[in-house]
Amino acid sequence: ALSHHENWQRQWRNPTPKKQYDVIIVGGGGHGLATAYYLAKEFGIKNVAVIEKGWLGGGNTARNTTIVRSNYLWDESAALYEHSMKLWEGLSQDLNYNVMFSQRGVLNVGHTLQDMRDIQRRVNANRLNGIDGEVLDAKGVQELVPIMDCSKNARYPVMGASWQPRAGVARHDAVAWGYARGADAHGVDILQQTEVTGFKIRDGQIYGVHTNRGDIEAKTVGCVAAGNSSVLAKMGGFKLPLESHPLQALVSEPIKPILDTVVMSNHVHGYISQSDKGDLVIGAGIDGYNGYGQRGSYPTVEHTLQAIVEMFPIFSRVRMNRQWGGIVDTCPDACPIMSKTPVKGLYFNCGWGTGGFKATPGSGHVFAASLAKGEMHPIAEPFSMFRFHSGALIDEHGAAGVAH
Ligand SMILES: Cc1cc2nc3c(=O)[nH]c(=O)nc-3n(C[C@H](O)[C@H](O)[C@H](O)COP(=O)(O)OP(=O)(O)OC[C@H]3O[C@@H](n4cnc5c(N)ncnc54)[C@H](O)[C@@H]3O)c2cc1C
Ligand SMILES: CSCC(=O)[O-]
Repeated sequence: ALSHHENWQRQWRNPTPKKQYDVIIVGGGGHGLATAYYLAKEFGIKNVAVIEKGWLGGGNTARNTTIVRSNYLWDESAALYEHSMKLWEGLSQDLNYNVMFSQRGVLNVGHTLQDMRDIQRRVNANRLNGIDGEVLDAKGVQELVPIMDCSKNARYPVMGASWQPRAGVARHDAVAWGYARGADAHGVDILQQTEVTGFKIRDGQIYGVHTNRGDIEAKTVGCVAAGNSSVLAKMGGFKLPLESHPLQALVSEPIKPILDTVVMSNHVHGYISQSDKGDLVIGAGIDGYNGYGQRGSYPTVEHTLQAIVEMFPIFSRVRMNRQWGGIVDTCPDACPIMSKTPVKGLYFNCGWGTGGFKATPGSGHVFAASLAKGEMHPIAEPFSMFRFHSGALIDEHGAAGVAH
């Protein structure tokens, strides 16, 4: 057997599936890998399999624009995203893997009086929840981002912004790789190129899954499959209020460092940061139709670039390098689902839509605690799938950012 040190040196094994595990995690994205890591490391449940139909981290975790923040409006969301933010702040040390978390701040820009009233309300709510936040006027935004057009003659003049200094960006691949290596070192089996094709359910209790590599048994199954969650729910015999949409992003050719924070504008409808490689990382809204396409389309790219050039005329000559899409699973209230289901032992963690990368550590930690205990963690409880029966929705469309 490898020593603990040797364990940490290698990446991860490619084991043959066992016949039985204590817990199966369906979905080897950031949230699934984080769940497995915390199950093994913090809750002592090591006989765990992560089943991933493609390659680990290849879904939305590989395709997002890496913004990390916790400035959501409602107390329930603040608890969830701030729990995550606190884990981000020690994650590289915990994983012994540099996830390149850069707390360069995030600006959510306001262009109308209503925008500014909403911003004031959200920042006040943040501060009441112990989350950092300031309300800036146009001058304050200009000082932070000298290249942004904050003049009065812009089509949508900047009136101000919310500013969260502890927010920022992280290297998405490194998050998946760090959690995968950590989970593997703690004994978790990561089964790539292995697709769950059905659930084994008897008398309302799950006892395993069917896969393209044979059946695997477990009495606790956590589904963390993002845009494919509706497909899995159907296998379990129930429906989730999810819509899967393509969400697109694009990056420019690398340029000299010119933007050292994150700028998001719901109104003008675009957001931008600059990666450590120098690419401008740009995104906007979901494609209006339901779909499972993971590719770009020119109308969305054109609309997004119009928005970016409206805010940053200086970028009008920069060439774009790559565009892509992911499949985002959006909920009616722009909040996630972390929940038991009508099938005993079957749990879902999904609905993160356009904004779940920032929650990766917190989601994994809270979902692992729920699977370990067999009861939803207090931070997860408000995000039950049954809130759509009771009407206790938590509407975060205002804070969910540009994409919703
Ligand atoms: C273009 C884009 C930009 C975004 N920008 C941001 C951002 O800036 N900030 C932010 O916070 N969020 C952002 N998001 C959202 C964020 O990426 C997601 O919410 C988050 O990454 C979801 O993580 P996950 O692990 O749940 O999903 P994924 O990483 O998609 O993992 C789910 C995995 O499940 C696997 N799977 C599915 N079905 C099966 C099956 N039957 N059997 C086995 N495996 C299966 C898939 O292959 C996939 O690897 C963005 C998303 C996109 C697409
Ligand atoms: C894709 S929008 C990014 C976010 O939610 O901060």
